[in-house]
Amino acid sequence: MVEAMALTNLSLFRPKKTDMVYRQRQATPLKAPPSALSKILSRSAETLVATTRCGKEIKTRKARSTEQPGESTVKGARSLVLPSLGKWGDEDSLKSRSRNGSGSSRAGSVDRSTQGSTANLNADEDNINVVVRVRPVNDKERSLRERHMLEFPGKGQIICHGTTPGQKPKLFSYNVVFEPAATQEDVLEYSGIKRLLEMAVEGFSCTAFCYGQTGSGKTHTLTGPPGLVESGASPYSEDHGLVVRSFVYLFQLLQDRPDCHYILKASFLEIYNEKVIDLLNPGNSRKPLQVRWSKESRSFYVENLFMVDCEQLDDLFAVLEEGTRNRAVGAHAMNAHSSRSHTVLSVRVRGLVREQRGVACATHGKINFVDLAGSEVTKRTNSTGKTLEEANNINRSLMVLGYCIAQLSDGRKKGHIPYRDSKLTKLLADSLAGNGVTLMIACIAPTKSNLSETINTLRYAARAKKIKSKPVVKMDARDALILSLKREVEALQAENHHLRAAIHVHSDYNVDSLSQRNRGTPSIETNKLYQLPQTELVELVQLHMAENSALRQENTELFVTRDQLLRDQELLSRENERLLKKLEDVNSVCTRSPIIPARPAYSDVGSNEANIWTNTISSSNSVISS
Ligand SMILES: Nc1ncnc2c1ncn2[C@@H]1O[C@H](COP(=O)(O)OP(=O)(O)OP(=O)(O)O)[C@@H](O)[C@H]1O
Repeated sequence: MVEAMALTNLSLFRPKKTDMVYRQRQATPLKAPPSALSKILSRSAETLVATTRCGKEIKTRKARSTEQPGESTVKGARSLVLPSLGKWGDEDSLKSRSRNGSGSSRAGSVDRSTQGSTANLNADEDNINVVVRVRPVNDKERSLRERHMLEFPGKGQIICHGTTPGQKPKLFSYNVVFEPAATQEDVLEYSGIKRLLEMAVEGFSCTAFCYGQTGSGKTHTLTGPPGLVESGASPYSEDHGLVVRSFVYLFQLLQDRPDCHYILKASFLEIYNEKVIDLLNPGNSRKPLQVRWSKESRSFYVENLFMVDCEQLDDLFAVLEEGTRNRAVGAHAMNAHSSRSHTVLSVRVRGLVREQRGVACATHGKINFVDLAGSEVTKRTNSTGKTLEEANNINRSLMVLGYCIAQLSDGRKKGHIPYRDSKLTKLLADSLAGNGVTLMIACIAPTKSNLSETINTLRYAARAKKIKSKPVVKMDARDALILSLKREVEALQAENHHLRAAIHVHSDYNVDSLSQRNRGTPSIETNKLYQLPQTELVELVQLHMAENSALRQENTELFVTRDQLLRDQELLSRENERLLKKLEDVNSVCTRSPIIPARPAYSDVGSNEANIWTNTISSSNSVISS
């Protein structure tokens, strides 16, 4: 069973015949050269110039404002036609072999029937998606015969058993729990990362971050076992973590949209001892970069961060490889390859053409992979000197992150969130409570010696699950303006149609000015928007605005007409009632008369001829004559 799973997992990395990137990859040696990044930079003079130009462009842009000046946000999913996205793998638990002890359990499988959704894209607010990954028992713990303290009852739940007999077990629930036998492929499939990548392509700002104590498997989950990425291992290796797998999936997504043009740029930084270091361009002195606040986008950004154009999948791998090689790693008693810094690998996805209601737009999506350094109990890690200083900085920034999460998750408190207290929280602010979409992967160890840290992590994760964010799509200001005007035109047109139908006004009303006006506004062809000169764009916006105000005017007139008609209708029905009352009186006089015995049949409920008075005199003639 496990073998079969492994083979299925491999299929993700198997080259497809139609996949150009894969074919190119096949043609190049699988082992990357020592510095793969330098390979990108020197691939051709043209690329070098483009990359350099791009680097400068970013610097000047950032001096003026923030990451994407002139960007505008368009309210989340309602405003955009999103692809049919997968749902969060809600309430799923990956069953491990150890769970029921029967060798035939579904190791690394998922019960698809229970896959549900907690996150509704059509809602204004989304909760942060929180999944938990439990690492397997390691050699040291095995040799010490440490007790396994966790139980997995399914439905995204974890039970932590107490260390003493009388202690009550603690129950936690999350969106998904990956038990120790879950594979890297399972994490890609069921963590919700695919949804994040799809949203990044759509223009959302997305973040996946791993949190947990030191040695709990954060780096393993994101990039695989120590040394794998730096060794230039084949991208088809089944050990690769979420980052490489996400890159592959991202390229698949982009290739599935040949009508759109995308530009990818990647950056990689670390926060080491409260200093931001560019991992793609650290320099000999590892000069720290400044984190600044942008008034325009109302978010923090890193000034002069190096960006690399990534035209191919290989370029993304190279960025990962180069950054991983430059990041600070150290050894301590609990992890021989412990990350001594928090890292943020960002891939910006700029969509140059995408059609929204006949308008071509540019979107600015982003996916961040954040590998947090692990929280440390320095007594257990035996940290001293440099490692101790690192541990203190790591713990301090994680503590600030904890405060922020606690404040954000408490819906009643609307007070100050201390983002500014650490570089980490400044850079994660937008992901935690802004307009982004966030996936938190809480990593834990299953054994007794780690129990108190495990419970801390699970509490942290449970709190994070309560945080709500409001995802919005980032796009160019002019595109957003045109799109919103278009949308307004459509809404007004719909209102106009409705009003016309309600008051039975047909094409003769105002010489059907609506359709004439529509003809006045040119429909914008895909691809053309970017080629339009500024003056034509201004003209286009003015046309839309004119159409909007004309529609508004027409709608106001229609509303007035409708109100007048409603008033007339009211008067008529009152008159009607008065007449009916009169008829009732006449009828009662007539029924009292011995000459006319029958009752008139007006207001005959259920009759198709309701409110039509029928003179019964003729029908009672026979009675009279008799
Ligand atoms: N799910 C897993 N399957 C197999 N091995 C794992 C798993 N998770 C972690 N490991 C192994 O455990 C060791 C520690 O993991 P890792 O370095 O990823 O921890 P970490 O949480 O990133 O620690 P730190 O915060 O100190 O950097 C590594 O050798 C890693 O390969």
